[in-house]
Amino acid sequence: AHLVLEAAVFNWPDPLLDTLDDQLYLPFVSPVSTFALDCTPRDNSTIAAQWLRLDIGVGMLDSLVDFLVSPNEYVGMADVIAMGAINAVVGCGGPVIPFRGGRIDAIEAGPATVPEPQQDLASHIASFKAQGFNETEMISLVACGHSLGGVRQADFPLVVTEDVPTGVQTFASTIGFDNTVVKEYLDGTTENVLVVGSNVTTRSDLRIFSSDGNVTMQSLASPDTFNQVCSDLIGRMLDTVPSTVTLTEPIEPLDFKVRNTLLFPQGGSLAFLATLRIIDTGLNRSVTMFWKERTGTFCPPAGCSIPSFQVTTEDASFLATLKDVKAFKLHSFNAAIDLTTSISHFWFEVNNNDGSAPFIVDNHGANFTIDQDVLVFDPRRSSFTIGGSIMVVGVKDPSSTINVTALTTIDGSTTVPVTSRVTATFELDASNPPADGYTFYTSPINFQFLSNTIHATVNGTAYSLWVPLLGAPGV
Ligand code: HEM
Repeated sequence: AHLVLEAAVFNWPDPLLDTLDDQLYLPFVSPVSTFALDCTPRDNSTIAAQWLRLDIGVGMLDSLVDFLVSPNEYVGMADVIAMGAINAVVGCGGPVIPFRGGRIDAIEAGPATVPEPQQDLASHIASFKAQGFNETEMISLVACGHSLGGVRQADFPLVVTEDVPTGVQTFASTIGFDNTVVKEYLDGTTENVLVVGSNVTTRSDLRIFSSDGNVTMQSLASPDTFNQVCSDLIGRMLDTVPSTVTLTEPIEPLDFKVRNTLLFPQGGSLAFLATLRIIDTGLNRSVTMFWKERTGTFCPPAGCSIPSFQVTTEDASFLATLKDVKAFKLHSFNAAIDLTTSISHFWFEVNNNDGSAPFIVDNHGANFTIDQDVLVFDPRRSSFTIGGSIMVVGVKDPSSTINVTALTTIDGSTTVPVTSRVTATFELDASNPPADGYTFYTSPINFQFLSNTIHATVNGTAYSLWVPLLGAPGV
């Protein structure tokens, strides 16, 4: 089992943790959880090696394209790159590195701090020290990184001076994340071009590895030590952020997670869709959703309630399986809420059906709060067809002074594979007349859509609604 000292607590709604948890622990939400698995080869190296290094040439461009669809308004490319590095290491059989989120993307280039192989030992010591690593840690971190991949002749013609058939001189004879690079260095069989290359000036690994008389390299000859040290140091490397940035606690698979909530007017009531994701432990659970009114009285004192209408199983990502989570159960709800009294908050009662007492899942006592019902996304009035999708939102009690926009994160529209944001303006929806106290507004969906936050100003009050997914079970 996996010992977790302190994991990030998910207080719904939390778009950052919500997105990161999906991307880490569900297999098909983001390419970062799948592409690098099985140490898949690419460009005569591996996807994993390209993700872990990410700083020059074809490996960097291909990696950024892999990562392009994963950032949104809350999760930056820097977090995606860090998730990529963690998946790269486990994807090649290496240790699990805890993931913390919350990095802030830089909007301009920083100082050129990537160490280069022709630099001398003193420069390398200084640049690692500037990032918080001492000399022993520098040796280990370079050995950990150079477990994967190799040097590309096209990028470093002065390092790879002899022709290699593949164009890449690998650091070790195995492709996986292991300490072969250390063992081959120690026993003199290494072909690491940064150790034995004919260009003596660029033998940076040799200068670094031997800088303490091989003491550190000898300690890494134990596979367990290698994995432990690499997990710790690569984790620290990924978590090196400016002092103004606070990272989350490590994100572990959440026991209970609310997702896919949608509230919208439908035939004289409010449809409320929600799904509770529970880690599958083999129990045949039943789950009831409860809710309370926003105004007035409609529900009994214990709350209105409804059982789930479907329970489905969703596989967990490979990273989740390494944390003993094999699958999730998705308990989905489709409630008809009284239009006049509406909904203020909801919670769940879970029955394990194993003789133990049912228990409540209520956002750690805080309830799952619906903070407003004035601005809603309407998935049934929206339509999604290739080449012509439209979003429809409903606004309650509209006035003449209403303005609805969506801030949409889209994937790269420029030559650089990064995300950008566009603002869409909604217009009164001629094909959906007012109904159930809501007036409808519509806008085409940008075809590079990744996620949306809808904003509305109604009678001078601002509302916003995060719409990561345009569908949900029950739509
Ligand atoms: C003094 C420090 C370092 C120097 C001088 C150095 C130098 C290099 C060079 C010249 C390459 C070839 C890149 C290419 O051909 O595109 C390379 C590849 C690589 N480096 Fe380092 N490196 C250093 C530290 C690190 C660290 C700290 C890590 C990660 C923990 C790392 C991970 C990698 C990986 C995974 C590759 C293979 C990339 C691929 O196959 O696509 N390196 N390194």
